[in-house]
Amino acid sequence: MTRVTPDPFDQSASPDTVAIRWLGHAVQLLDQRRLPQEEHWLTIEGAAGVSQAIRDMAVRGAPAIGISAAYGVALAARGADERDWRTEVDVAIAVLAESRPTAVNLFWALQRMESVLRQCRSREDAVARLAEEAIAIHREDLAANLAMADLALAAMALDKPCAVLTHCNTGALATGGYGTALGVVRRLHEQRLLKRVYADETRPWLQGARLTAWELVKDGIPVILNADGAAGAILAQGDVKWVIVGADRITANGDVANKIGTYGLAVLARHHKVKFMVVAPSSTVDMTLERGSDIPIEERDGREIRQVGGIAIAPEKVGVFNPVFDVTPANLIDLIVTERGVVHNPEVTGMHKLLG
Ligand SMILES: CSC[C@@H](O)[C@@H](O)C(=O)COP(=O)(O)O
Repeated sequence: MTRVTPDPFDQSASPDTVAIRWLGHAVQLLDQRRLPQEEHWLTIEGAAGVSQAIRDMAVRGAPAIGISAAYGVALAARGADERDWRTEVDVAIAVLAESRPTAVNLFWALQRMESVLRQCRSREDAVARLAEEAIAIHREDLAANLAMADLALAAMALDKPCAVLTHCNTGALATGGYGTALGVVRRLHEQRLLKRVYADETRPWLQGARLTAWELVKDGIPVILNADGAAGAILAQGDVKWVIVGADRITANGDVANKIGTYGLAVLARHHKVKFMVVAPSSTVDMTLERGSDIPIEERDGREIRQVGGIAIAPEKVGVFNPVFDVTPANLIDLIVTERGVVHNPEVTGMHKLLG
């Protein structure tokens, strides 16, 4: 039952497998705030609009943020003045860099765009070359996801189907297509090696409930949605053999920033002797930072905790702590999979052996 992976550049592809579309004069983003109730596409024609969409989480997930920002830079060139185009694109890059702080894919993509910008001789040249680069970033991310799924399955070396547990949303919605951790889940399903995937609902923004469950149900992949607090009880049952998550930033020593709750899950996995795998493209690895404590962790508005869907579930005046990522130390991770290869026990070598 091998499933053909849709091309995200094929406009006729079904929307469940595509979350970012490049139209040439605009980028279209499937508005993730409105899922699963509504499949609503935003059409954005400028960098400021892309920055706002990232900030407001209309698009989210580390690779998808980087890809969208790259298209934002391309749009800035299109909309720029003939004389001041270089300054205008520089300003757009600075605005995009302020959108969210933790996922390094944003800064990685902007750096790539900036180095192409430096080589451009005219606005016309910049319009063409920046669009080409953004498309390349998008395509490379999809290719990386497919390669990581192959590498992960080889490393898991399963001889029979198993159950896995995942956190947040790391699927087609969070990436250039297919997914990182969820790409591995998809590939397990394609190879008939998946019994079921437990999806943490992922409080407070509910990426697991609203997005992961939506993607998997659409694709007919057996998914069980659970409250985050149920993860320990699920691992205690002994059915789950792997916890598989994505990442927003991986430091040189192999520490991993990912959606809040990931660290607790890694502690639970170690306690229950369940393997813990992180799947992320090399664009998520930040070799300039030595350890996880160096990573800037985003804190978002307290309303995300006090309310669900705009309805108050806590006193309006209660104090709230809302960090949206945490850091899992390398010593709790069994495997980090990138498209460039696999790091076993990252505590021992960090990311140095793979990415130098
Ligand atoms: C392939 S996505 C990996 C991570 O970006 C994902 O797990 C995550 O933490 C997303 O956070 P979000 O706040 O939804 O952008």
